[in-house]
Amino acid sequence: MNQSKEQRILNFVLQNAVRGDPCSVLDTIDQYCSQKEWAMNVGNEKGLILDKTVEEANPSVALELGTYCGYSAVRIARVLKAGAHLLTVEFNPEFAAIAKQMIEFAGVQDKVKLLEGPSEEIIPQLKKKYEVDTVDFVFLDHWKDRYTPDTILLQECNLLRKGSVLLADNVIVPGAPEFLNYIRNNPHFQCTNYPSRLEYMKVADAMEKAVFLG
Ligand SMILES: CCc1ncnc2c1ncn2[C@@H]1O[C@H](/C=C/CNC(=O)c2cc(-c3ccc(F)cc3)cc(O)c2O)[C@@H](O)[C@H]1O
Ligand SMILES: [Mg+2]
Repeated sequence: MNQSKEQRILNFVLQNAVRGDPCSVLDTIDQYCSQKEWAMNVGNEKGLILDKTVEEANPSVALELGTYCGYSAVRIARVLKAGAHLLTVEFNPEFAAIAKQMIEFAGVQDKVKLLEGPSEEIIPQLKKKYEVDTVDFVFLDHWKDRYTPDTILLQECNLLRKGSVLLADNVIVPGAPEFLNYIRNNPHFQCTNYPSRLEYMKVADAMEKAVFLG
């Protein structure tokens, strides 16, 4: 059975990156995906926007929707303060298995909890099953038509507090028009757009930050 692209990315990291060094893992994934096979990691350019947004939010509890190979989970975990945690949600078992190995190789496994399942099932479990009070930061990078329903679900489950920061990838490519319309017209959110480029390509993309006002 020939390997998946995601398995090839993981193998390239295991063979070329430095174990326990998150930056080396990120650089190695970026090298592979810019030179050999494109993949939908947030990448190094939008990754800098992600870094700055996480550092500014300085979260104790961060949530990611759509782990994929674990690139942004490693990226977020490496800038979390001592004692802070990232919960990352992935419903594809093959991607979850790859991300788990990626996170462990990077040495950030103590800061990351990978929750396997669809976000609409996991989000309502966060308080009781995963002992979450509220989330301080959310990175939305899963199916683009899920951004709005999951943002609504987070509010319904009382998981956002005044000042919680949402950051959404790909609001230009592939695009999340209905999410932009929802969040920019919602008086409970203060939005900021961050123009950038699609990972590994000379194509325009952008990220949208939305701060919950309570
Ligand atoms: C059910 C809810 C739910 N619950 C739990 N996990 C879920 C989930 N829905 C999805 N997942 C997982 O998340 C990841 C999907 C991510 C989806 N991302 C893009 O589609 C995307 C595309 C481009 C692009 C593609 C082609 C182009 F030409 C240009 C751009 C660029 C980007 O940065 C992109 O993020 C996978 O691991 C899913 O298994
Ligand atoms: Mg993305």
